[in-house]
Amino acid sequence: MAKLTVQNLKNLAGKKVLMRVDFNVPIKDGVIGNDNRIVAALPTIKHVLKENGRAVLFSHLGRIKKEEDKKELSLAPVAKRLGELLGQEVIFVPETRGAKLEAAINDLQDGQVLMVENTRFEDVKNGEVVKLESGNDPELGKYWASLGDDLFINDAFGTAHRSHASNVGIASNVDQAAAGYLMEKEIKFLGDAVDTPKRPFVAIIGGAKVSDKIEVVQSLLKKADKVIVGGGMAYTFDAAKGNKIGNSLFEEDKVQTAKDLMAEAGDKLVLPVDSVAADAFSNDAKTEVVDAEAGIPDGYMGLDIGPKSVKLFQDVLNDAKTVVWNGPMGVFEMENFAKGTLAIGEELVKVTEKGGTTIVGGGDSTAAVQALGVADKLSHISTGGGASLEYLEGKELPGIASLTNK
Ligand SMILES: Nc1ncnc2c1ncn2[C@@H]1O[C@H](COP(=O)(O)OP(=O)(O)OP(=O)(O)O)[C@@H](O)[C@H]1O
Ligand SMILES: O=C(O)[C@H](O)COP(=O)(O)O
Repeated sequence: MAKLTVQNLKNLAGKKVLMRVDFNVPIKDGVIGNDNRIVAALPTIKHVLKENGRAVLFSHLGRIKKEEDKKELSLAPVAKRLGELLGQEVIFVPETRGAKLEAAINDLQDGQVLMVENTRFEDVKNGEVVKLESGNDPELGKYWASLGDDLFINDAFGTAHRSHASNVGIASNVDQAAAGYLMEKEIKFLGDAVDTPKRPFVAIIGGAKVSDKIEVVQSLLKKADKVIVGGGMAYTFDAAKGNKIGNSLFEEDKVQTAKDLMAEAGDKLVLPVDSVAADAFSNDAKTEVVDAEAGIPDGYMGLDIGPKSVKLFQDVLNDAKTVVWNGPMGVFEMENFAKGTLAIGEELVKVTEKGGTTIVGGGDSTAAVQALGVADKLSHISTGGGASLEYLEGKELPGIASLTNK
């Protein structure tokens, strides 16, 4: 990577090292649903502590749109969890600026960790939406940068597609802005996959959001040998073919794009040939397996790929050497519609066992491979949802671009 990295930062005694992490974890009533993103940042934090630095951590949590959101979205439980994982105290300061925060940072000793309150608290002031953090307010970035000793480490790959004061803003106001280990690892896996993949390279795009992902399909068609589209995404393509899709997920304004893509891609684009259709969005619904060409009956919706599609996709994946996967093949949260996603997950395990590289990105896709017990048998589980998609699209991510060139 042509950017400064954390390996370049040694002997940090006496230095206040500002760090951006992505601790935007699922949280409800103060209970963390999944701490993957905290665990993933540990190597970089430990590096700073081992080099005797004083770590000052910044992260956002959720989206703050009104004053009351702040009650639910304090980083206090996250700081506590980080302390447990590190096996040492994490000093939590429930402020994003001011004398109390400054004093706590100045009192830090070598090898200590401090966590600042949710950076997006700066998005709402006295009930007014001001977006100082998520709008990358220049004064805020400068202020946060002034709290450290001109050293910044950005390990928040999941936030790299956002231009915030706490990533781009701080980076632009310090001498040295380096990528952390997680950032480096994510860029290595995703970058190698799209830029120098071992072939055949197969991309799988599923999930629910056609409008978010159709450009990713478009861009991957230029790079991959095959692009499989499954999940709720597929029905807009089916509709574009003129197949009946019943009440399945559908984005009418993307039909023309889907038509154009199919015409351009030919057999590079692989679509499901059958579905498990249900008469309600429920695990107890009445189900039927129907061929795509026969169409989904009125009153039914496609909630999983069918057995013929599973076989078709397995054949495509059989000799793959690189696979990138974003978005489940069906409503995997309901047991009766999880089979397609599980079958693809198991196929990816085989690809990995044969020496191939398999990468999964996206919040729900990650949850799916974890729930199905295959996550640790794949090459890389990305901590980025939107960030990994934008990376695959070939977009420049501001969080990465703002780091210091080597
Ligand atoms: N056929 C379908 N009909 C309705 N919903 C579906 C269907 N197939 C999958 N889904 C739903 O799609 C959701 C996941 O889609 P999504 O596009 O958000 O993927 P993701 O992995 O979270 O990616 P990202 O984090 O990038 O948004 C799941 O909740 C799943 O139930
Ligand atoms: O979870 C994510 O994708 C990142 O933390 C970014 O969060 P955001 O979509 O709220 O900007």
